[in-house]
Amino acid sequence: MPHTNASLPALLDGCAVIPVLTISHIEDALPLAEALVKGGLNVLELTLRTPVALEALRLIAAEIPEAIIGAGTVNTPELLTQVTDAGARFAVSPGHTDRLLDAAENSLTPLLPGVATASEVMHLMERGYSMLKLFPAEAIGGRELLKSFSGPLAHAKFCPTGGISPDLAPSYLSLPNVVCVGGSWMVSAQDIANRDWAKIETLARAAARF
Ligand SMILES: O=C(O)C(=O)C[C@H](O)[C@H](O)COP(=O)(O)O
Repeated sequence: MPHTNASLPALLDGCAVIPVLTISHIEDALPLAEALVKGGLNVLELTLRTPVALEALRLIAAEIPEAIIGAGTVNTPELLTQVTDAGARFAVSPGHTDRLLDAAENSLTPLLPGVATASEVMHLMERGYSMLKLFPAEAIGGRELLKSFSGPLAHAKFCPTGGISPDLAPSYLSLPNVVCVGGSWMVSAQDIANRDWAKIETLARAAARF
C-alpha cells in the first residue's frame, strides 16, 4: 500500500500556525526551537535553505522531544531520505514532482506537497493526497483563491504559506478548507540575529492563540 500523507492531520492536530524557520547558525537551533515551544507552537518547519539546516534538524529532533519538527524545502527524493534520517516527522515542499511523489509513497515520512493551481490539486488528489500546502499563498490569490477552490475541489484541505502576516492569519484560518497556516513572521532573520528569544516567544504565544 503506497503511503500518502493521511497521517498528517493527526500529527498536526490542534496546530493552527506552523512557524517556518531558516537557521543560519547552528547555535541558534535549540534556543529558537525552545522559545517557540515555550510560546505554544510545537509544530515547526525547518527549511533546508542553509548549510546547517540538516544538522539543526537533527539537533532539534534529538534534544527537544516536545517539538514536532518537520523539514521544508524538501524538493527532491534525495532530500526526503536525508530529512527522514535526520529525524523529521514530516516534510514540506513548495511544489511537487512525480519523482518526489514516488519517493514519498515509499517513505514513512508524510509529505505536505505544494500546489498553486486547480490542476495541481487534482493531480495530488488523484494520487491520494487531500492535505496540501498552498504556496506562495498571498502571491497567487490567497483567501480568494481558497474560496474559489472550495466549490469544485471541496475535499482538498490546505495549509497556505507565503506572505501570511499575523493580521491575515485569522481570516485564513476561518476558511473551512484551511487546516493551518505557515509563516515566518515570528522567527524573523533580525530577531534570530539579535538572539531575542524572549521576543520570539512572545510572538509565538500570540500566534498560538489564533
Ligand atoms: O523553503 C521552503 O520550502 C518554502 O516554501 C518557504 C516557506 O514556505 C515560505 O518562505 C514562508 O513564507 P513567508 O511566511 O512569506 O516567509
